[in-house]
Amino acid sequence: LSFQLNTAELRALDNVREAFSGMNETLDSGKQRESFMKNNKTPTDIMNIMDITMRRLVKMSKKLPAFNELSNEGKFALLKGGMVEMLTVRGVTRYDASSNSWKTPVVPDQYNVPVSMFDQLNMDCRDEQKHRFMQFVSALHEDLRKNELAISLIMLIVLFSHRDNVNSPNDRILIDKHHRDYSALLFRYLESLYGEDARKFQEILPRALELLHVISDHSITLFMGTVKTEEAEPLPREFFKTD
Ligand SMILES: C[C@H](CCC[C@H](C)C(=O)O)[C@H]1CC[C@H]2[C@@H]3CC=C4C=C(O)CC[C@]4(C)[C@H]3CC[C@]12C
Repeated sequence: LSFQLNTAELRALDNVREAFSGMNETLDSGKQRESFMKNNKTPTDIMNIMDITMRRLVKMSKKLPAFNELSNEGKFALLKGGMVEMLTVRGVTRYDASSNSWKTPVVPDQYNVPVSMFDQLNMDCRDEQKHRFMQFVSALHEDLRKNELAISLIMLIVLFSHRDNVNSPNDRILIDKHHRDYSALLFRYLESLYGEDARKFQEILPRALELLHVISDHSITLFMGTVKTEEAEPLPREFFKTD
């Protein structure tokens, strides 16, 4: 039984790689770079750093043929519903256990973001959220965490899982279809790498995505009362209330 990918699957994977190709571009200028270079990053700095990832995820979605089939209302609803989940998945891939920080090719290593930044956030939920994030890191199997293409497919499965916020019947049909297609493509890709062993991912992924949903649902007030609103970028403030 060959697990070899067929040409349609290989082309679909190339489309995914292409859509995500801008995620790791180095950051050259602007306010965000300053936020990265500060030794003691404040919650406002974290917001301006998240702005970079969020903007790149929006740009990624616009490069996806599947996403562009949707109405503008449908596109907005998916990004609204899936942004924090995709951000969190990004956080797992950038998480460096030895330094307990997020490292990124976007800036030189010394400008990493310490996970201890959670300790400056809203005391009502910062400890639970930090704990949930660490749980999610271990819930995503090493083989998945270290595989950029698998992570990209997981982000797309997450993005196309928010059809409940969408009203148009045509959008809902398309979203369900792409959710099924990206899920199938991920498992075919994993089969092409691990053969029969890929079955283990069929069990662990749904549980990890359930935890991801809980993280996202509890993130909204995490930065509440800790950010200088006028100094923070507007996009992250659409997902994390600041006052
Ligand atoms: C991945 C990112 C660092 C690298 C940023 C860089 C532009 C890149 O994308 O490579 C870190 C910085 C702040 C982190 C969030 C902070 C609070 C969070 C609060 C939660 O509840 C979940 C996780 C998040 C969203 C963190 C995800 C990873 C982020 C975006």
